[in-house]
Amino acid sequence: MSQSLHFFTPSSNITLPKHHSSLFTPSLTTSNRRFPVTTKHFTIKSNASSSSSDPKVLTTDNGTAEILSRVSQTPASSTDSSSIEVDSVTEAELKENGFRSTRRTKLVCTIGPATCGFEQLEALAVGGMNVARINMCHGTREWHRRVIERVRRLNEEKGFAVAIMMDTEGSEIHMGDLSGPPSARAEDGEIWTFTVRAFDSPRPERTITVNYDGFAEDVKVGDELLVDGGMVRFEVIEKIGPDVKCRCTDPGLLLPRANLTFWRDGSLVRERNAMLPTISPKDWLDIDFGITEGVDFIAISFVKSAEVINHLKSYIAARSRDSDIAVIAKIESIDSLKNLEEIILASDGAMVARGDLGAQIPLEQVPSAQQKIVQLCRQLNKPVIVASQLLESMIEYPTPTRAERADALMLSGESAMGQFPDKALTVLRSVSLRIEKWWREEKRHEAMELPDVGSSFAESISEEICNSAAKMANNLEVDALFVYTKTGHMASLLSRCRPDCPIFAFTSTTSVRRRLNLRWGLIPFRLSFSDDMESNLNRTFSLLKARGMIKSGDLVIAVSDVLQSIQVMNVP
Ligand SMILES: Nc1ncnc2c1ncn2[C@@H]1O[C@H](COP(=O)(O)OP(=O)(O)OP(=O)(O)O)[C@@H](O)[C@H]1O
Ligand SMILES: CC(=O)C(=O)O
Ligand SMILES: [K+]
Ligand SMILES: [Mg+2]
Repeated sequence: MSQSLHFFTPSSNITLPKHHSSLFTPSLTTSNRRFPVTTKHFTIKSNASSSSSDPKVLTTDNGTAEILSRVSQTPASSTDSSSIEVDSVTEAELKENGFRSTRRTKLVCTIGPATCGFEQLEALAVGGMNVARINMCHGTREWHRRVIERVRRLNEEKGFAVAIMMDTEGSEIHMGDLSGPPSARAEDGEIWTFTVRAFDSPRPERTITVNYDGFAEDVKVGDELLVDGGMVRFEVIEKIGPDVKCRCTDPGLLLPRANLTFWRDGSLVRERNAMLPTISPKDWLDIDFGITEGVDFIAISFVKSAEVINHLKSYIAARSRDSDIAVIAKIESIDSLKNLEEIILASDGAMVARGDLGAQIPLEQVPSAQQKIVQLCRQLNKPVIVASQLLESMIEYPTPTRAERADALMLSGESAMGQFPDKALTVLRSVSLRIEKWWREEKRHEAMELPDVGSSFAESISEEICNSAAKMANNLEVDALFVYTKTGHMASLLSRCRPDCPIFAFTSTTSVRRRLNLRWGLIPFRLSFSDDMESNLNRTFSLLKARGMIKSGDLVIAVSDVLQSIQVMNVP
């Protein structure tokens, strides 16, 4: 069985199968449509079949049979199975457990001292890491360069497609390094000194440096000082020049470069702080480094408005060869919540950075803020990552995050410096699988409104095709959705629908493939393909069958952005 619908952009002929036109009534009556559509029997023209030199014209019902017979005749041995690239872990997972059990939620791991070695990175990749995050708050550029180089080597040598995300330091107030020890413990009642002095020689005991020159000026005696959003608390008891003496009121671990916020009468103090630029001079140098190294994502800390995102995007466009670095806005401040929609619209994705967000808004408001951000991102078709305190929240909830089907979950300290990075990843992966299965079994297809995001009629067609294809995939219980996509856009539109089956996304560009790694439910493949969908499908079937990733009889829906179309077929 194979049935096919094709949509052509306004400049092309529109040919639709009669018996399926009703499915697409919404797209054909959209208000921005300015030309007539004639509905007639559809036509597939094929001239790219390597086994046949004469172009064949096939028509609806019997045409279907003909495509299938031809596909089944294509010998698997005639194609080179190495000409399709897919993540080796996903491939093994698909072969062993089938389509349904592949994980849809993507996993981001922060790389630190616990995971920066080649074998450690490989263990994370085997454990399901899709994106490696390096945090420019910590470590030297040389250290980060070596991590990037190892991840790239891992991809080349071992067949992974781990993407790299660089996270800027931002210019919020934070502690300096601890001059030696990896961490320090502050006990109840102890007096610690926070200072903006620079020390050449060993600094006095219980002394913490602060990166913000205005610090001593801005705080007042009686203020509460929160380290990392409340992991440790102090009360300001005395100011002596550049030194601020504080008494520990809530003990805990002080980590290098921990974030500092100060509170007065129950509110966050942020007058001066708000004047600090989102992207500091050091951040710009780090961004230059990221562009040179060709990272896949740059995550911007403490974004306050869309303006900074637009500025960065044009900066990248002017400097990066293919300007294919995606900019992720980290939502972790009150200002970012205020300007949420414009920030997300300007960005290529967002991160709910719950560590700092929880330090800026009351902790009990974090879950609702998170839900709002995740929903908005889905509506605007931007990938969204939920970060920080994932495993901690499992103490109370069976799901680590209640992340409302975010695209990706992120490990921070657990993978950067924890003792059990692989275990943390395993827990996150199995919880993701369990919650995804539960969603499917409960048939919890969200009734979420997915508004039109496209600005042109062609884009609206793509959206309607993807919405319909995802719905069809659920109703027909197909095994997989296939999408042939040049820029990744069409794949993202399918991912946004969160269909029950996995989405095989075929793209010819390596960097697009790596970027798609952040999107929910997508299995990105690198494959060069032509404008001829029939030959694309023939080739894909042969290649995937040769690799044991699909088998005859599997039911597939294929969509493509080269020839806006939906096709339903069994693998021959
Ligand atoms: N490259 C690194 N070198 C050393 N330690 C690191 C590195 N990256 C992360 N860490 C450690 O892991 C902890 C958690 O990492 P994470 O990236 O979540 O940073 P963070 O300091 O909490 O800040 P942010 O708000 O930017 O995420 C850090 O506090 C730090 O102690
Ligand atoms: C990830 C991050 O920056 C945060 O949670 O604050
Ligand atoms: K950061
Ligand atoms: Mg943060």
